[in-house]
Amino acid sequence: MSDTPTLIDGKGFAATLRAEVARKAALLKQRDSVVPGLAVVLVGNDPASEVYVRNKGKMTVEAGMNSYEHRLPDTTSQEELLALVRQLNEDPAVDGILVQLPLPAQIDSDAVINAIHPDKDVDGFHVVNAGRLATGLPGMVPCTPLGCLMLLKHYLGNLSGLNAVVIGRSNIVGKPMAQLLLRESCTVTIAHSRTRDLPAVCRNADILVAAVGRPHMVTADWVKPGAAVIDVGINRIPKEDGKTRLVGDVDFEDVSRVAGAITPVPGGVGPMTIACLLSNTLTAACLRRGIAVPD
Ligand SMILES: Nc1nc(=O)c2c([nH]1)NC[C@@H]1CN(c3ccc(C(=O)N[C@@H](CCC(=O)O)C(=O)O)cc3)C=[N+]21
Repeated sequence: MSDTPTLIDGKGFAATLRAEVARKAALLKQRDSVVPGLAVVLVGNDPASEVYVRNKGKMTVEAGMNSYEHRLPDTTSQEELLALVRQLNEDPAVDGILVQLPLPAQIDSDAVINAIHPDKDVDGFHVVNAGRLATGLPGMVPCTPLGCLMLLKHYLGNLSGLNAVVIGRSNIVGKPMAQLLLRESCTVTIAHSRTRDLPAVCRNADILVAAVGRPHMVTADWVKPGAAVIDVGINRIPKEDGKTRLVGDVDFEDVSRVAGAITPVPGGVGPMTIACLLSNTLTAACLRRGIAVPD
């Protein structure tokens, strides 16, 4: 394809979704006197994580919900973090709990994630929520894959029967993304570092989702003409002037020559992740009380 692809505007779509969450939060307050609360826990002071946590807090408040930030030093022990998670599990004002990853080396992330009450697990990382997703039960769905799916459905409509290739097999993006695409009746392939002839596998994809964390890995020769390409990568690479630049796993300029639709970085999947987090928090607040999500 020689004409320019559709630019998938994650930033704009996310703003619409956040406005929708804000509207529903207002209805919930009016109807049930409920204000959903999101607790975000940050261990250590990684500058990138600081930015995300601040953004999440700001957008939570803008959506008319309560934000509770907990900052712990990078020397925090696993037991101390587990104690905070248990306290948040018990706190009736807290509907959603997010423990920012990655955690310092002395802490077992799985143990912490699985200590969160599954119904407050707005990241959808708890093994119970992973199991619910895999078996078709309702539950909390991980924000990044959920955001990707919303973009795909918005731009492509029905996904049934399409070939989807997900590059990356993490529990937080690759596997849940594959489950969601399967639920939409795609034919799903999960590719990874051991996949043989990865470019050939990718060229089969009507939908290509890159979630590996390798800057500019996906090039035009990996992409079927007209395919929808979703770039989950958030890679900070150094610039000549000493600052950093944010790039995806997809070589945007190159792939734009062949793709039918493509997400940019920044302004693609990242903003959708936060919007879905707010949406999950609203859903958690309603489900926990056995009340309907306002429409
Ligand atoms: N428990 C947990 N849940 C997470 O969801 C989680 C996490 N830990 N740890 C870190 C990653 C990363 N993440 C992003 C969210 C938004 C943007 C985002 O909005 N990015 C903007 C740009 C922001 C910038 O300029 O740095 C964009 O792509 O346009 C990026 C990355 C959530 N994460």
